[in-house]
Amino acid sequence: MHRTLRLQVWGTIKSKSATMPLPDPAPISPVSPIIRPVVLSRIGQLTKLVSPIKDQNLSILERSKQLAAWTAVDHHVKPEHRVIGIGSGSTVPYVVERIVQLGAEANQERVFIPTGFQSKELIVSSGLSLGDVDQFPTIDVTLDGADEVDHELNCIKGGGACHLREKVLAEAANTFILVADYRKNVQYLGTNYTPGVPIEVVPFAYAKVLQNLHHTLNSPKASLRMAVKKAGPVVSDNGNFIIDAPFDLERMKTPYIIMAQIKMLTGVVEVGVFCNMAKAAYFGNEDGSVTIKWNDGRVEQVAASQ
Ligand SMILES: O=C[C@H](O)[C@H](O)[C@H](O)COP(=O)(O)O
Repeated sequence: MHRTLRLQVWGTIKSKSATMPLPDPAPISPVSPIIRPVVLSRIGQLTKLVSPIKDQNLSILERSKQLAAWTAVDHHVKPEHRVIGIGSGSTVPYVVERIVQLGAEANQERVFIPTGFQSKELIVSSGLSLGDVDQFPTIDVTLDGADEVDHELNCIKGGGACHLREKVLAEAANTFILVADYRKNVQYLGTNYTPGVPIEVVPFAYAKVLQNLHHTLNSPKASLRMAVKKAGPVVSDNGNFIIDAPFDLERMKTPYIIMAQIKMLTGVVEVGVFCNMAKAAYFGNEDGSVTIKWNDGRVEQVAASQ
């Protein structure tokens, strides 16, 4: 019965999009049979879109995030794209702002996949259609922020504890694009972002993982991330704890090795080091330009989208 309902809704959507239909979603799992048709039924409707950015009186730092985000959207969100991943953090609202500026018609056949609570709220409050990666395990393009990006486009992510879902959406994407301000553009990871590598761990294993980080992986300052407006540790969107593990700069020059060593520790769910995933990273600069680092080593300086 659920299957029939989905096909009816889907048929409506497809009839409105003869040239470029949404890809078929993954088969329905028996776990959430009711939610999916409801979510899908919004796609294809012309909804009034609302920008998430209300105040355009931006500081230089905020403006640089905006320049990076707008330019990346203009370069990588193509008219034919139907499934778009939306990352987390303070730069991503400018991505959504630019997508909203494309207009209701350009977005009516699109579905947007969030990397966590914050981006889900962003998508819904902007009037865009919400989906999930278990419905759409192949994404056309994912745009996401970063805490730091090195010369080979390896990056640290997870300053906001979202890196598990972010990595899933980065892997699911045909194209993964980073957007950030000038402070994140570094030669080697750990240069400006000093709290360490964010590590999501299952709660009952955190003490054991910390012990291993201190003594086996030689990160003596690794610590449990504590909440600011709540007593106790930060809890991720997945109900897990976060450890921040700093490593010396020399070891951060081979981020893949650090990432693999941490991931091997039992109890670790995901490591906030992303290697060989991004196609390009966009950095807004203080002078109003944008630096683009590509995964083939090219570096471009371009005028920002206005
Ligand atoms: O967990 C959070 C994410 O990885 C963010 O994308 C990252 O922390 C960058 O955030 P922001 O754009 O606020 O610097």
